[in-house]
Amino acid sequence: MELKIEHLTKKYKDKTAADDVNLTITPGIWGLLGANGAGKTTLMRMIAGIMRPTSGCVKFDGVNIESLGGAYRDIFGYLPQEFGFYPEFTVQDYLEYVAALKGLTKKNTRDKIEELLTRLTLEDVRRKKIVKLSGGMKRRVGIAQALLNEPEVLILDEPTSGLDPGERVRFRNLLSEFAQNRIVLISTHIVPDVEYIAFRNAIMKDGGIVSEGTTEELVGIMEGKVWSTEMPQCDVHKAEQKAKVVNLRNISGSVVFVRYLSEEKIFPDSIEEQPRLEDLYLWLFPQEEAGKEGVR
Ligand SMILES: Nc1ncnc2c1ncn2[C@@H]1O[C@H](COP(=O)(O)OP(=O)(O)OP(=O)(O)O)[C@@H](O)[C@H]1O
Repeated sequence: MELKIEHLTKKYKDKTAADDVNLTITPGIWGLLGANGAGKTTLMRMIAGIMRPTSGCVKFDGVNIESLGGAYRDIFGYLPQEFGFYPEFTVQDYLEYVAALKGLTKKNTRDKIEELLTRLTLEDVRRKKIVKLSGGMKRRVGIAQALLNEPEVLILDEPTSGLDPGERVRFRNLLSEFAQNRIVLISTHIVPDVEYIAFRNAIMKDGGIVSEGTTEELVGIMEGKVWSTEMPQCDVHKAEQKAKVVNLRNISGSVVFVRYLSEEKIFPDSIEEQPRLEDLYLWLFPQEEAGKEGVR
């Protein structure tokens, strides 16, 4: 099974949101990383077949998805970033409604809804109206509807926004089990959400894929570029002007632990650190805010 994205381009009036994207997506969990506005949603909507590209195409096992029509929708699950619920529906009614649209049998519907309500810890709110749910619960209902037909291709646009840390972990575990022999593409700018579960990642910037590879391969790009040192708090501002500081932590009194990215060691006594996927992300998107704990 494979999804092949060939020369995919989307132009909105004066903005090219996806610019000649080429990518071959094979079974497993893929992370699609990129800052806000990089073009992830545009790319995912074209892969989902709900937005026509300006040029280029998406092929599922060699066939253009435009000619697959309904057959593609049958094997597809999609959680859009902006999810249009029916707020007056209860969770149960809504899932039954989506199951009917997806053509599930009554027996399958019952079993699948029970399983997903349990897996996504939604049993207690099954009779609640969606309008009354918290943001995280709504997100979980969105994830449940995308999984109802056990899709072979699952596209999730920012699935973890609004989830608390416990929900994030449960969600990651659920997806890891689900992804056996399926294509799962997750877009996010929250790197740790894909770092532990994605077997490959594509990083998008300004409408194009700037890096692609296994998590280990991508992390390898940062080998020799991640450093840490300790310095007086009053020197931090100067340090930030010299290097991309990705983590600051108060150690004691006025001493601060500083983790930074640089082609070479900048501050004396720096030691080389083990890189993480987030380091590459922050290297490619230096304007993004990094973790600064307990300082300022
Ligand atoms: N309908 C539209 N008309 C004009 N420009 C658009 C439209 N939709 C998106 N864009 C622009 O295209 C670019 C890519 O947007 P897109 O939503 O695909 O990015 P993204 O990576 O998903 O960002 P985010 O994480 O903020 O959703 C942005 O500059 C955005 O402003």
